Amino acid sequence: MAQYARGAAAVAVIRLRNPPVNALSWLLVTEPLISFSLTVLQALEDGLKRADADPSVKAVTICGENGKFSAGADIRGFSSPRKQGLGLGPIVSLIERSEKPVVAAIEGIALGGGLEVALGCHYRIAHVQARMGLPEVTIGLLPGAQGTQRLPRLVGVPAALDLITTGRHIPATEALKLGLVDEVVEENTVEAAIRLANKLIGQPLGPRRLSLKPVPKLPNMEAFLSEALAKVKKRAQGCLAPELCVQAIKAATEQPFADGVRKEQELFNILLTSGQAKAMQYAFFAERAVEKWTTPSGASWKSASPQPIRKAAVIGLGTMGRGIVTSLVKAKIPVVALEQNLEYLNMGRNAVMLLLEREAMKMEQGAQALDFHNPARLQFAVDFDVLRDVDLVIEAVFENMALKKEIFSNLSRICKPEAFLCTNTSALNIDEIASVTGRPQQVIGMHFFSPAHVMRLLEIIYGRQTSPTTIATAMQLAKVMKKVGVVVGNCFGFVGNRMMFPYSQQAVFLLEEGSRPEDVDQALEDFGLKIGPFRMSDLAGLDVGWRSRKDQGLTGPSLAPGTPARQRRGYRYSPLPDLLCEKGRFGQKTGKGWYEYEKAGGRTAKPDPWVHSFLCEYRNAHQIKTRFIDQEEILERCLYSLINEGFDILAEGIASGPEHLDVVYINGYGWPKHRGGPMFYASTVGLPNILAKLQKYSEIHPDIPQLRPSAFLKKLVAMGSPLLNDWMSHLHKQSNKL
Ligand SMILES: CC(C)(COP(=O)(O)OP(=O)(O)OC[C@H]1O[C@@H](n2cnc3c(N)ncnc32)[C@H](O)[C@@H]1OP(=O)(O)O)[C@@H](O)C(=O)NCCC(=O)NCCSC(=O)CC(=O)CCCCCCCCCCCCC(=O)O
Ligand SMILES: NC(=O)C1=CN([C@@H]2O[C@H](COP(=O)(O)OP(=O)(O)OC[C@H]3O[C@@H](n4cnc5c(N)ncnc54)[C@H](O)[C@@H]3O)[C@@H](O)[C@H]2O)C=CC1
Repeated sequence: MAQYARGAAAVAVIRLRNPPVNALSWLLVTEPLISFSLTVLQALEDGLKRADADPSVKAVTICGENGKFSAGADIRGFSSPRKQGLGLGPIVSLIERSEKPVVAAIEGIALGGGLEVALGCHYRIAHVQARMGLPEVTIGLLPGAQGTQRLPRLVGVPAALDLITTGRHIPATEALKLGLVDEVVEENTVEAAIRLANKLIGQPLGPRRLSLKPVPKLPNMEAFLSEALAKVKKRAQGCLAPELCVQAIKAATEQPFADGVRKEQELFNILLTSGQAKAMQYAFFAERAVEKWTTPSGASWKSASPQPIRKAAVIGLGTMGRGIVTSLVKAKIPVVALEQNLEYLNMGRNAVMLLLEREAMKMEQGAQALDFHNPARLQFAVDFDVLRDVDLVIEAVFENMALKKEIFSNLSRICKPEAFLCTNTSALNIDEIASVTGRPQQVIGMHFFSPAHVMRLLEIIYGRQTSPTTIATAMQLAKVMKKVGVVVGNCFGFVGNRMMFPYSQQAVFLLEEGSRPEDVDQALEDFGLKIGPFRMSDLAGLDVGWRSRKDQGLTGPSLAPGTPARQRRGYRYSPLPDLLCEKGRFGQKTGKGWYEYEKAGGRTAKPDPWVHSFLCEYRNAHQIKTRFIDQEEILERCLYSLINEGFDILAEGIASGPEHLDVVYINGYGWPKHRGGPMFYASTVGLPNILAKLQKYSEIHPDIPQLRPSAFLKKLVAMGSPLLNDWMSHLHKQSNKL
């Protein structure tokens, strides 16, 4: 609701109140101390009307409870049935039309509909620590309460386009430079706003009503907007909202305010009913849901307390270690970085310094804020003795069990007893690594994604003996590093890489059957994935998987003589990636892989005629009949096999819900957020459809076990395909149809 009070003699104060973020709910909010329920919007409207009707009130201040203006519309409300009556746009108009000056006192956050309310006010004062933005685009919408029409009138088209199409939050100081706020204060913002409101009494308000102002002209507006549209579409990869945001702003430049508002509503409704908004709002809540972790043994975020990490260490400064060090320094945690010898240490140090210099350049106070030249903040060493006083170690050495065990055994001996020992392994067994330490309860997997200082995902893998405190500490550290921690169980490849395996495997099988790498990549990139499997493999390096397959005895000298080329352990196997590696084609690093590049280390993938003829020869040699494979089959085989593995992961209790898998895929594997993650996507395709397709492909390819439908998927279908939220409650229920 909103509380109405008198701030000073002639100023009414309307305080938005709906904890925790003062969302502008059109759902009923029940106040514990009063006997009726009121929506926040209704209460805001009532407050405005009351101020208007009271002749002793000469001005109004709008603020939010608990130091937060408002996080905007209540996102949960978008998926609930439409309530007739109040909308936010008409209330913003009501504020603007007021004959009494209205001042917004912005503390904490003014986001989305919250900022639109402030844009309706005649003046805006912000606290220096406040943040503002129109993040609707990130939840598949556009600012639908006249924000696309008012903001360009206030800050001009280029700034409005930037804010509305990226959804970024800006600090008060930037808002002041843009003219979004009139004043930034360090003192009590509400008191400052009341003082200003008092001064404004009797002054003309016409020039302060944004709907009456023209949009500032640009000499080349049309060309500017078409260029912006092209850029935004390219970046959006199939997500509709950014494009419609541009269209709404374009309407502001071409039409009178009222017509622009009608266009905004029309575009908003398209987005609201597009399905993409639902997926993106699911993703918003999924990210918050995974913070509330639980494990099958009953440990949970509620009862476990994280330990403070005052100093950390990273071992191994290769591809991953250097990014991890950078993330810790950015999080202002003092770090010790270790390598195996001075030569590697110098290489690692140079790489880390380069990354930090680049990060500092992006920051307002730059290098000064990070202070990474200070040895108390960042120290490099080769001697493990420096680890005696650290609170947590992250190991990022080669993916080799024997080496990791040697390191953990040393760590267990050298580090103080309460220190946490973490491994960045991408697939190895956490319990086996923990077994060589005297403190398995303090051993945990912290699986970063490359590049580690950029990617938001952090898979946090608990072993059999990992304590709840260790999990809580790793989760807290993820948060401090501004990463999304997802707690998962211990199995080969954990969640992300385990689901990736059948997907990549299908991609290669499709090449055997007739596709080209660029066909498969294109289909998946058109679906919205940031990068297709072959471009990804070239980027990561084909040698990484090759080494792992050799370690598993699937290829290389340990393969038993006489093993059929396309079969391992009785199932289908494709030696194609191994054959490429044998020819030295490791991807971008060697200038050749599934594609060819301009040079070793080049980035531009070009379809390679050599690969095409190599594939033809391979098919001929193995008497595989080439056929045309359409986009539909490429998508179904790659994506449904990945989803199928996801159902097995859920059934085994490796992840505690489908939203965990979805958060992993959106934040670590470039899955398009507007499709909500693989498990959400499965729920939109319909579980019976996924099951039917898997059954079909599995009948055609009985030698590929990954296409055999998961028992859990079958069970859910037999139970009538419950909603995604209910899947886990059916895990242990008996189905009489099975
Ligand atoms: C605000 C944050 C920056 C805070 O971050 P942090 O401190 O890290 O805390 P969190 O864990 O993220 O959040 C805490 C807690 O709050 C929940 N929450 C946060 N924001 C919202 C929200 N906007 N709505 C609901 N709940 C919210 C969050 O889930 C947490 O709770 P938990 O999940 O239980 O743990 C950060 O949270 C953030 O960035 N929030 C999102 C901000 C945002 O995206 N705002 C934009 C909202 S959309 C909007 O404003 C749209 C508009 O422009 C107005 C549209 C006008 C509508 C016109 C037509 C509508 C037609 C459809 C309906 C018809 C009904 C009618 O007729 O009226
Ligand atoms: N490269 C990637 O994309 C990802 C890798 N990982 C995992 O991260 C770990 C590291 O991988 P990368 O960084 O790619 O490897 P890398 O080969 O780039 O770097 C490993 C580093 O460890 C150092 N090292 C080896 N033995 C050491 C010792 N005894 N003491 C100190 N340092 C030592 C090496 O000198 C080297 O610099 C592996 O477990 C890998 O599986 C996890 C996620 C992604």
